Amino acid sequence: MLQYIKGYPVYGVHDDNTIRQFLDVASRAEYGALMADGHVGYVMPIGGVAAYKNKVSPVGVGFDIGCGNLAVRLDLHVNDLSLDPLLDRIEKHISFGLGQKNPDAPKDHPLFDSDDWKAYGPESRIADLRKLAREQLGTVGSGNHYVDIFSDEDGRVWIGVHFGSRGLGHKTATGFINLSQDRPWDVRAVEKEVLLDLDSDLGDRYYRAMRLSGEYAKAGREWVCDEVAKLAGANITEKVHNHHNYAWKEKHAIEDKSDRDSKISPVHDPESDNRTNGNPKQFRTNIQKQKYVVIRKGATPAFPGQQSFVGGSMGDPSVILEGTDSDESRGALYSTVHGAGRVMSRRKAAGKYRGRGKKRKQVKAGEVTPAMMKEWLSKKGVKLRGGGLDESPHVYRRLTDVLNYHQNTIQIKHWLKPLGVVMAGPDVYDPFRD
Ligand SMILES: Nc1nc2c(ncn2[C@@H]2O[C@H](COP(=O)(O)O)[C@@H](O)[C@H]2O)c(=O)[nH]1
Ligand SMILES: [Mn+2]
Repeated sequence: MLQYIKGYPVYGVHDDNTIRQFLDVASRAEYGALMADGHVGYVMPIGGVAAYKNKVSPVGVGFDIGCGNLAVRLDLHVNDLSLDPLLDRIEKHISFGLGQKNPDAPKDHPLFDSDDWKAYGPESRIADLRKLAREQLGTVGSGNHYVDIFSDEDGRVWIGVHFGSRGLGHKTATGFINLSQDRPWDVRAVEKEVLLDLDSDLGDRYYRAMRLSGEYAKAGREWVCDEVAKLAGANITEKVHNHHNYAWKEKHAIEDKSDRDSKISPVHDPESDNRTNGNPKQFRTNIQKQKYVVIRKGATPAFPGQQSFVGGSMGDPSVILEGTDSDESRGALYSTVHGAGRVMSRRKAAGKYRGRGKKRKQVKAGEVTPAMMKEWLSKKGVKLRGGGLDESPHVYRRLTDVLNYHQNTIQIKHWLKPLGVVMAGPDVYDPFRD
């Protein structure tokens, strides 16, 4: 279920590049863990969890600050749902990247008056940034950002949405990654880890801007769920929300790194590493909890009793899960997967294309064909609007397999069967997708 590499809990099976990336980040953190849906990311792998003392890594949080999931349950039974008209209305009313603006977005949301806007310096041209944020609030974007309609085991209808902080978060991440490397705010970022002390001016400003981007992402997800509930003519009776790209201030019991390192070989050899090295019980008993900044990039907080919505793929069930307490959960810093995890690159899945919009043409075939994707979805009875071959279920692990690795730290509250999925079309270009 779980192996320990250099004393760090590693769930699931990963390629060596992912493990190498994780150990590299963990070597500069106080502690780390890797979730079973992990894969290579910018500097810090997706599925990575890293704890720091009063420090934050902007590249660790990543470019889509506050990306996350919101699921809401409706007072609607699947027998009373008119799925096709609802999907048509969602596609028409919600912005999936085309134009990247939402004319109906609430311009007066309290987050636009937040003190955290002061975290942005004059170089960020705050007025333009706030204008962009206002225009984009509640836009879903492209890639694997979606609006799903599900039914649970009792036939109750749920809406699930996945997207992040859009242009605001992307510009925030780019700007602060640049400033941390003494580069201008708005040039293309170089993906390099710089740890910012939260007591420094830059660290404090980044943390506040990250928090604002997180609030913004959440407000967008809430707006979309509220609108879709209205389009379905139903009321929301339950909400489950979480970010999965974020830095939280939390308390954990972690043995001092130097004590832990003295018990563990300093050389990582993927072939012969002692993968049971560093049982968490060995270094987590009788330790006082201390404050940490915990970055989860493509990982979900799962404290005991905390619920999360985790997506599978357009053609697999998703879940509502809840964190449980155990030595293993403590060792994972109360974290779990954020999805099933990609196993095939977009290019490998969909092939190579030239041009944009209507001029977009496939010049090299990929491993997933339209027939393969159609067959999977029709077998599972899922209706799709938009979505490209690079989002076919074939490009993801199976969520049930991934969750199995975490079974000692979570329990599944609901299985959500996908009925309809709405995404941007394959030809939609979105500069803020990740
Ligand atoms: N419910 C759905 N889940 C999906 C869909 N497409 C992808 N996914 C899952 O979401 C995570 C998100 O990954 P991220 O790193 O981009 O945040 C991914 O691992 C998939 O398991 C979908 O259409 N519906
Ligand atoms: Mn995400």
